[in-house]
Parts: sequence; structure tokens; C-alpha cells
Amino acid sequence: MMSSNPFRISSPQPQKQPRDLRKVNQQVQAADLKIQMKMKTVKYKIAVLSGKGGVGKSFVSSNLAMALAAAGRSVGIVDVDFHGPSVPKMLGVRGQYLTADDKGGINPVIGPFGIKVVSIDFLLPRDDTPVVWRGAIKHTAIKQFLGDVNWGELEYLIIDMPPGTGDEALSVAQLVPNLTGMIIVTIPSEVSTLAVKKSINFAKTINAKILGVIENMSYFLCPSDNKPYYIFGEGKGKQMAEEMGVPLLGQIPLDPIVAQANDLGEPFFLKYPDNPASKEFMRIAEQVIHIVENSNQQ
Ligand SMILES: Nc1ncnc2c1ncn2[C@@H]1O[C@H](COP(=O)(O)OP(=O)(O)OP(=O)(O)O)[C@@H](O)[C@H]1O
Repeated sequence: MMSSNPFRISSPQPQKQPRDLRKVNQQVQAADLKIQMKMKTVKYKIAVLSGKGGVGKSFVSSNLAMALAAAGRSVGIVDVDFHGPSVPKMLGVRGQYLTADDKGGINPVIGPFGIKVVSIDFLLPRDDTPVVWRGAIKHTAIKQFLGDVNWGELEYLIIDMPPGTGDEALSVAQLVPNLTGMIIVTIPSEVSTLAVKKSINFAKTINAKILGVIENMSYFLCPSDNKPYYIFGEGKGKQMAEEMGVPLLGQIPLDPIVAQANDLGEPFFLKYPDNPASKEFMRIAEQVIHIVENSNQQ
């Protein structure tokens, strides 16, 4: 005869569950409190996202971080792109390790210009180790990156997000207290700008301020005639930013030296300060500083 309870779900144990729940609640509250404490000493927290993958979001995050540091600001960067962590390589610190202090805190890796860097990449045993995590684990990892790392006093924390508006974006929106705003990276192609519109609408849905859009791979500056060639089309980023009512912070050229430096694990902005892309990053950093430091939000 079939049992009335085919899944053999045991009946609830009223005395045990509340105690366990209380313990879990206490742990969650303690973790949230830790994040609040750690983030109190970080003035501006900026998430960098893109609607689509491969548009150069990590390149932009890493080089914007260096440009902000070159402008005299203290900077940290947290890479929450768990499935494709490329910030360490783009900052030239790949292969280094996070260390623990005697109080259980995590010491970030120190990158160029003294930037504090945290990424899952520092914890992976091998180059080809995939991160196979569901949303809940990524949420916990983001909590640890925010609450357990010794960030110290920082003016800027750049949060390099994975492409799209999935679990990580929601976790960051939920966990980072007083998120200063979001910067959205795009390339001048129709498919990318469509995806960006989704990111902008996502930011609006969660009430995050959009600091602006950065158009990457905007044009190729031909070395023989020094003229810009708009490979993916001209003016798309500007048009899209105007349509969506957000500022276009800058346009980074497509340059084989960028790809080469990133592939070699060289920090591009530091190594090629006179390249037009680096100069544009400096201009973008100055605008970001102007926008966030002149608003009262912290
Ligand atoms: N302006 C540029 N000129 C030339 N190559 C570039 C430029 N920007 C990025 N790249 C190259 O494009 C590739 C993708 O860059 P990146 O990893 O930053 O993109 P992403 O949007 O973060 O990708 P993902 O979707 O994996 O998170 C890299 O090989 C990088 O070197």
C-alpha cells in the first residue's frame, strides 16, 4: 500500500527548528554587520557592468582603477566575475595569493599604484580550474569579499561584475551599502547597445545611480594616416547614451597593443601612459571623480 507521505518528509520538529533558524539568522546578521563595518571606510563604491560578454569590461575596470589611483585616489578592486576572472591578469598580478591575518581577515593582493585587488583567480589551484557555483554560493563569496577582506581606508572600490544582470548583479545591489553608482561598458554595435539598454533598465529597477557609459573599441586609429576608423560604426554609444539619458564618459580606441598587453599580463595604463587609450582613461577618471565627489552621496 502506498504511504500517504511518498517522499518520506519527516514531520517538523517544532523545538529544534527555531533554535537552528535563530543560529542561522545570527550568522547572517553577523556577516551583514561585518560588511557594513568594512564598507564604512570605503567612500565610493562603483560597479562596472556590461550587458554582453567580451566587450572589454574587465579591461575598463582595471584601467579605470589605475587611472583613479594615478589621479591620487586610494583604490581597491573586487572581481566578482567568478566564471571569467581577468582583473589579476590585466593588472599584472596573476599568480599571487591572498593571505590570511591572525584574526581571520583576508589580505588583498597589492597591485600597481598600490591598488588592493581581490579575485577568485588568486584562489584557484590551476589555470584551467572552472568555478562551478550556483547563485547562493556566489552570494556567499561576494559577502566574504566585501566583509572579510582588509580593505582599510579607501576612496574608491571598483566592483568588476560578470556580464549581464544575473545573480551577482543582484547580490552586489543587495549587499553593498550605499552603492555610489554603476558604469556600463559597451561597444558600438547594435547587439551590444541593445544589451546595454537592459543593463541601464536593470540599474533603474534597483534604484542604482548610473554614472555613465564607456564605449570601448570605439574606433581604430590607423598608424599610417593617424585617422580614426569606426570599425563597428560611428556614434552608436553617443546616440544610445542620449536616448537613455545617461552621460557618455568616454570612448576607448580599439588597439592591438591593448590586446597584446592584456594577453601578456601587463598593466596597460602603467606600461603605455602615452597611448590614446590611457589618456582617455585619465579623462574618464577625472570625470568620475568630478561626478561622485561633487555629489553628496557617499
Ligand atoms: N580597446 C581594446 N582594444 C583591443 N583589445 C581589447 C580592447 N578592450 C578589450 N580588448 C580585448 O578584448 C578581450 C575581452 O576583454 P575583457 O576580458 O576585458 O572583456 P569582458 O567584457 O570583461 O569579458 P567577459 O565577458 O569575459 O567578462 C580581451 O582579450 C582584451 O584584451
